[in-house]
Amino acid sequence: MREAFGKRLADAVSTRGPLCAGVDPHPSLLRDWGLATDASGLERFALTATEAIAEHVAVLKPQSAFFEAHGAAGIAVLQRVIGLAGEAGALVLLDVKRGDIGSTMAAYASAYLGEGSPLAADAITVSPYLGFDSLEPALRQAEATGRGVFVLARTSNPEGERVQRADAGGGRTVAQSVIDAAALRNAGTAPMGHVGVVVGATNEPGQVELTRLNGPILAPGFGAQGATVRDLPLVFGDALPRVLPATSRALLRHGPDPAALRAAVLSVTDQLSQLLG
Ligand SMILES: O=C(O)c1cc(=O)[nH]c(=O)n1[C@@H]1O[C@H](COP(=O)(O)O)[C@@H](O)[C@H]1O
Repeated sequence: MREAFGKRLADAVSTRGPLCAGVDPHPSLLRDWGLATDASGLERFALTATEAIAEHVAVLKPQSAFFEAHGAAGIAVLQRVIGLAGEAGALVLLDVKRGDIGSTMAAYASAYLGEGSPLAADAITVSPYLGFDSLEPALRQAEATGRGVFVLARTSNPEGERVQRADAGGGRTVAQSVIDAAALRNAGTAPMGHVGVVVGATNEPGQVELTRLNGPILAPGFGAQGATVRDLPLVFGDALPRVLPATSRALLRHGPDPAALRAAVLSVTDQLSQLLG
């Protein structure tokens, strides 16, 4: 039985730093790398990126959509990425952003967090907009198998503002109510719980209160979407030690040379370690 996700993540971050490297095989990146935009190009791209990057980061985040676009062949590549990244010692956060009624959520939980499932990762992204409680099967399955979930709270895209900053009652925004529900699940765990949240690094400071979360914070939006390493302390304040800054295109555009990919990862890791002291 593997250790709890919070412990595994804390250990990985303490040895490798907090960077979460995204593997997002955009067709435009495949073209930039001189590859065909078909399943063979996807395979070369995703395996090259994973082999170059995974051994240097705490978390590797493949974005499922770009694999799904190639049907069964793409899913087979995703499965290999999950396996290779695990062998390289990275935790795999599969970005699938699932969310459904509880009975269907249980099937997603088996697919992505179930022991022995071909696509099981260390954690997945989930969407709480069918109600936080509809995520229960995934939260339970993750806890039972030493895995984690990252719940969308205040996302990095400008379109998220209207729904996520809406008043959820009691003076809280919808985003804050998601964070508070995650905090309840993580209460009493050490070094932290298995329910993370997603808060984009592109957000203005002060929109959400994260100090009671006791869980990891995935912070995409840094790199191609405009946020910088310097923004992280402003946006996350005291919660910074729990932040996993995530970036995809800004790293991947350094390929296809594995040495250049590695150098890009190590340079960001270095900037983050200077920031975190
Ligand atoms: O859950 C995510 O990872 C995510 C949440 C969010 O709020 N914003 C966001 O950009 N993402 C994902 O993070 C990645 C960002 O990619 P880059 O903009 O290329 O760094 C993509 O895979 C997005 O789907």
